[in-house]
Amino acid sequence: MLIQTKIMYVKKMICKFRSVLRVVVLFLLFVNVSACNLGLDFLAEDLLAALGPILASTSNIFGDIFKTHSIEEEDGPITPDLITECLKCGRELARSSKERGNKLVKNGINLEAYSPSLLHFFSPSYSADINNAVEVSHEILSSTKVLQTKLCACSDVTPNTFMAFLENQVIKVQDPTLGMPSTIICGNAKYRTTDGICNNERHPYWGRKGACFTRIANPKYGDGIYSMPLARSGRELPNPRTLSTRLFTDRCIPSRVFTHANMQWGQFITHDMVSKAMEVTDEGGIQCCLGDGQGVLPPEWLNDKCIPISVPDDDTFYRSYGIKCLNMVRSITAPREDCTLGPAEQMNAVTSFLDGSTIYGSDKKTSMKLRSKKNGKLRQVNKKDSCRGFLPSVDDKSASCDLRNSSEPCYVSGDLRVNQTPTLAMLHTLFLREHNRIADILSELNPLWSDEKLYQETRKIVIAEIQHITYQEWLPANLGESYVRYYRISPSSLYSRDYNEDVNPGIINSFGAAAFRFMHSVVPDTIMACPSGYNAAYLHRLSDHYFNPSILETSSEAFDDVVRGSVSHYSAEADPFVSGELTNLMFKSYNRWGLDLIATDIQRGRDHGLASYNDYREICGLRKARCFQDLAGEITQDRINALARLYECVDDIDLFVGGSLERDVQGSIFGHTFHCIVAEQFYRTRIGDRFFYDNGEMPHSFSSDQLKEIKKTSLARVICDNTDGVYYVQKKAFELESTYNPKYRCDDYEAIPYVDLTAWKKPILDLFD
Ligand code: HEM
Ligand SMILES: [Ca+2]
Repeated sequence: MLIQTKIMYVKKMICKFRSVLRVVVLFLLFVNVSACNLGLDFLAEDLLAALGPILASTSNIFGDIFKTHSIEEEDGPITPDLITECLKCGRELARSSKERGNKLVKNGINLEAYSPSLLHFFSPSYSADINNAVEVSHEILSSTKVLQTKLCACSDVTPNTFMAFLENQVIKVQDPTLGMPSTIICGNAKYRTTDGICNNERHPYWGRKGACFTRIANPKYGDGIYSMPLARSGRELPNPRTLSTRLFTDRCIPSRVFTHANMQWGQFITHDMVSKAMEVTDEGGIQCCLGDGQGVLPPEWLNDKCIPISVPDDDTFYRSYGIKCLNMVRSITAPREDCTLGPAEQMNAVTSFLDGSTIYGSDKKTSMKLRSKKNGKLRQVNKKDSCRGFLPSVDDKSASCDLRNSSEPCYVSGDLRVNQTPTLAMLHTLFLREHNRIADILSELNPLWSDEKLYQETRKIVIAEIQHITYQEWLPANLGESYVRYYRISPSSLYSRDYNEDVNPGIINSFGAAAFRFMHSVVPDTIMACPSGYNAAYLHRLSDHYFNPSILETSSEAFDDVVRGSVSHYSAEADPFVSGELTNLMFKSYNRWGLDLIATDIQRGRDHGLASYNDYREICGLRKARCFQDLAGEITQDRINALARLYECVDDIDLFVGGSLERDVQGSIFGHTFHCIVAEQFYRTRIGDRFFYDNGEMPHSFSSDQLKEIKKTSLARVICDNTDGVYYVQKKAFELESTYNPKYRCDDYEAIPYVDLTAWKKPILDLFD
């Protein structure tokens, strides 16, 4: 039956591809690059702009291919020979650009240790499979650019019509180094894979680590392929730092509803679902600014992946430190699944499923390193003065953290960003403990289970808890209960039966690079520690604790103090005010200044070629604005005036900027456009995940007794079960304590229900299933 379905599927695919206008499959294996022989003189300007200054010095190495290749009318503009030549040349251009980047670093253009710019990279080196995919995507982009330039010069294709023209072609670069078999047979596995492959049996690569982000609007690059977008007039878009200071003023208005933990959970699940990574050289991070940021590097020293943010001379903050440039580097790109030529698509470096990848990793190698290989448990570090485990230490602390001395902790977990703030590391630690607590109970219930069986069963329960807390507790609080029900984001009955294998669970580019980043506004400027009894509060400035989680371990009570603080302290209001801790001081380390997260968000949206705010209004069912005043339904007059002063045209408004300025939808922290994108993403993340925890009637489904237990969990319960001295928590830990949401004792199992794992006790024979 299964085989028949697969044969049907293959037949369907063959038909589909036959109907495509033209199929040119080219294998780049063993291409002799020295044969690349392009006369680039006539296209130098355009191509140089897109591919960087490297060509200024190397274009003369290419010969005369374009001149020798005449276009035969009857062949149509694209002939196999032309494609071969473009691909060869694209490969050579990509290679030269890479070599130049490496040379620049060798010549001393590299980032200083402990600089905000280096910390921003998290880990400036990637695994071989990611590096290979990035290289192939560079070849694809350069080849697409060469083809565009050639066609525009020799036929009636214009830069504007090129993309539409290309959509009707299937021109592939099939590179064996990608190592991804084009067909893959997924077994009927009981557990999810670590890298997300085979979650969807018909589209095995959907949602995997290393996939491209998906799009709900066509990309808008300056040249249609990869260059940074421009205003409609052809001029530069407004400076991202200016937009940040003028529109996202430095203020932290305390939320009257949400706790710090609400913000922290948002970042925790972000890191489970999304991770863009930045381009690097073989030697590490890329420097784009002179010295400490005194200006942008001159073109001859600038890596072509640089997109530095200039700081205006009158900047009220950076002026005092002489900072005129903030380092910023393009996100890595990935080949499309079918390796076709076309515009740039960015890569997601983690599994897009909400599958606990922050705890377990998004690849087998990482996940194996994190396991203790005994009784299904994860590695943990035990301390003399605490009964509970802590995350293990990373191999190279100095490369991952900003420590004052080497005895301070710096953790390793499933996600590289774990040390970014102490409260993020706190959530990682709570779930490490939750995993090991559950593994202990399961091994007592089923003493004959192997390490592997215990690990997989425990992981399945922990992932289910993370999904339940997100969909039943966090999303209704942040998106509004009624919306969550209306959009079928949250399942209501015991089992869901709406898994849909046609829904791609990948991350929508505009979700990761714009909409969900709106929650940067809810980050408060302080972290709180509360001693037992909640009768005092110690505040730590966020900017003093980036990449240094040591406040979790300064005493035997320190961890619990930060946990208590996270459910007592407020998060900031969701509004266009953003704390200077993020907009002036992000990752400041020992410096007096740091990076600007909001300017980064705006520049990142452009880097990813996101369509404009106005385009997304239309996609999300609003009227497309023809003038600034048409925004009045969603944006207040003073903000419209500010936008009109900064942007030349209403169509130029960046998605992140316009979406952040909208009034919130009633019951939601987001405005209409971001609400629509965020709701769409969480719908896809649930409906497109075969292993979503409450999917019924699947071979891997929980029994109804088990699922009833899972559905009792809450963040409050996870806190109670995994701390030594937190005795009271409010039932809704994402909301501040109030008369409607009082604190309860952790041993009040009526108020804060307990997940009873006896439903996992199995007859001995089940050992072999
Ligand atoms: C202290 C708190 C936070 C800090 C310091 C922080 C910092 C950052 C940084 C440095 C980036 C990468 C910027 C870039 O290069 O493009 C980023 C990306 C992002 N942040 Fe945050 N963030 C925080 C909290 C949050 C929260 C609460 C949310 C959402 C609920 C969030 C959502 C995102 C998203 C969706 C991305 C894109 C992820 C990616 O593609 O890699 N962040 N954040
Ligand atoms: Ca994931």
